[in-house]
Amino acid sequence: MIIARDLTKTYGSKVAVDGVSFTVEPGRVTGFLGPNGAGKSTTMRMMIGLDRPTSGTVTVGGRNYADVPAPLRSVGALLEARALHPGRSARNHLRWLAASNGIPAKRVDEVLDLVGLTDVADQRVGRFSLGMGQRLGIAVALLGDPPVVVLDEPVNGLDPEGIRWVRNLARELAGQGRTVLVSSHLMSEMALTADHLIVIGRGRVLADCSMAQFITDHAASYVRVRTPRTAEAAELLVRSGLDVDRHGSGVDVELRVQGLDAAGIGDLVGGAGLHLHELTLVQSSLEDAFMTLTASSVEYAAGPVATAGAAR
Ligand SMILES: Nc1ncnc2c1ncn2[C@@H]1O[C@H](COP(=O)(O)OP(=O)(O)OP(=O)(O)O)[C@@H](O)[C@H]1O
Repeated sequence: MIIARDLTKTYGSKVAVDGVSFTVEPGRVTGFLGPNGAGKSTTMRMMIGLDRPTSGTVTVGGRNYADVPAPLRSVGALLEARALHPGRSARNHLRWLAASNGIPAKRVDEVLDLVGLTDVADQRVGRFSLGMGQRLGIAVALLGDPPVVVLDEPVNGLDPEGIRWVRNLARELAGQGRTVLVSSHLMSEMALTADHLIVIGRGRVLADCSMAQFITDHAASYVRVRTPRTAEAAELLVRSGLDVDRHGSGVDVELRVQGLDAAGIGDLVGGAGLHLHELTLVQSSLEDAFMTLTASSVEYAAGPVATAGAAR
């Protein structure tokens, strides 16, 4: 597992990571989320010894990365584009890494196959597309068959098939009992991939909980009620102590009701003899929950987009 304790990194006066503590457990995919500049990459870099903490510690499998005898066999990482020798082939790049880490050469062909690069293994990596480079980076991460895998934006540059492949791979690695930490900006993808979430904003941990808990805590849900007798239904529901918001107008009018489940609301409205045309539980997405939680910790927020209608 990965354990961070009071981990802090400053660059001059900039506090990139501000006393974060968390544990990344084996056997599940942990999503690492945060707005741009939140400190995700810096934290991941410290995990694998590419940056030194200003204070605090982060250990992988109980050791500091610097003390790990065979790093590629202990933790595999895909971080921002690695320094690849552009003239070297993918196969030779992996062979060189395998030899310098005491990994048998046959593992090179296994990982090439695993990431789908066998057919281009002898091409120079300088000619690789972004997606092929990502696949090669993942091959490097898996070369030492490590128990801990850290992937920073692994789906960056991948097409839909590649994105699905990374999702399945991450889940398979976790299913084998490995510790898997994945960062991504693609919330819809993260919702399908991660079991657990660590969310950071401005260098601090904002949430550390299961995906389901995160959505329950931070995503709004309401029951959409449509009835031809909107005003009467609204009055009845308010009288029953529920929160009721009216949205839209004319035939598109709906009530958004909070405070009772759909069945209870249906019983109330139907019991009063009012016809129901719709009764739907609307749950907001991981993206909505993430935006709600991190709204105040966005470093580079854009203003609202001016539209022609806004001036009217
Ligand atoms: N080498 C560096 N020197 C100075 N500041 C840095 C350095 N590396 C990161 N930072 C700053 O530290 C903060 C955290 O950056 P980091 O790259 O870890 O964030 P991130 O969450 O990975 O962001 P993104 O989602 O944009 O990749 C940012 O404000 C960034 O500008």
